[in-house]
Amino acid sequence: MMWKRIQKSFIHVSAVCLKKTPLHMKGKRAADQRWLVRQLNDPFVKAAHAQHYRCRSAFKLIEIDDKYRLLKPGLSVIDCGAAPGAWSQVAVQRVNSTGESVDLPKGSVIGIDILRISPLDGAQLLSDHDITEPSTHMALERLLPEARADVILSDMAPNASGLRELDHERLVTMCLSVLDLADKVLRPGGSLICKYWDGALAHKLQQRLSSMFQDVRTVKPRASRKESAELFFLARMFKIR
Ligand SMILES: C[S@@+](CC[C@H](N)C(=O)[O-])C[C@H]1O[C@@H](n2cnc3c(N)ncnc32)[C@H](O)[C@@H]1O
Repeated sequence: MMWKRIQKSFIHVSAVCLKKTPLHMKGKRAADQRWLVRQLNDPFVKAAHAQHYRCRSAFKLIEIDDKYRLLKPGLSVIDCGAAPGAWSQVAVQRVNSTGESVDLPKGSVIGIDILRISPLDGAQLLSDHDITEPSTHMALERLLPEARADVILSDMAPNASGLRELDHERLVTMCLSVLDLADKVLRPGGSLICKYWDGALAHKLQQRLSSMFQDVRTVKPRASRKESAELFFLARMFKIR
């Protein structure tokens, strides 16, 4: 009921704004309004709001993890590109599960982002850290229990330039930094989820993953919009190297 009221008033306000906007601004205003209407009608946005997740992307990780069961109590997780923190929320819930058994081990979650991440109970956060910097890898190693991680997550994305190939290449470069990190800290048998935007270099990324992991596949959860080039590599069973 409340949600419907918020929806109606947003649509009303943005429609009024659009009428009063000068012609040269209307393209951007119209795009902003389309985005707003899409957000308001998106079931994952509503579910995120209802379940107190910081954003709808939580449901991408939930769907992948419900199927492949990577996040187990007691595991140690790194979440790259963690802001605003929805994936870290899911990771904390799953590695620190407080289910039926009180004896379940407690895990650890470290979120890192180039932006500021608001504090999150149960997670250690490295705000203002760039994953492509070696100093970030060293800071992560210092925070990890025994300097080892069981799962590495990356939902990172650069600021989109609008040039599809350029954005693809920039994201692949960031993914390669995540793989360098995995080489340093991932435990044999560990797993990795890594977002990429499809494009010419995707097969290179896949080749490198296949040299590191026994099982590599591409997944596209339902919460990932169909029209988006976004895909995820899911890599399991990190090889002993
Ligand atoms: C799609 S958002 C991640 C959303 C997050 N998974 C969640 O559920 O809240 C992508 C994030 O990648 C971060 N990012 C982009 N470049 C980065 C870099 N070089 N190092 C670390 N984080 C980066 C952005 O700041 C942004 O917060």
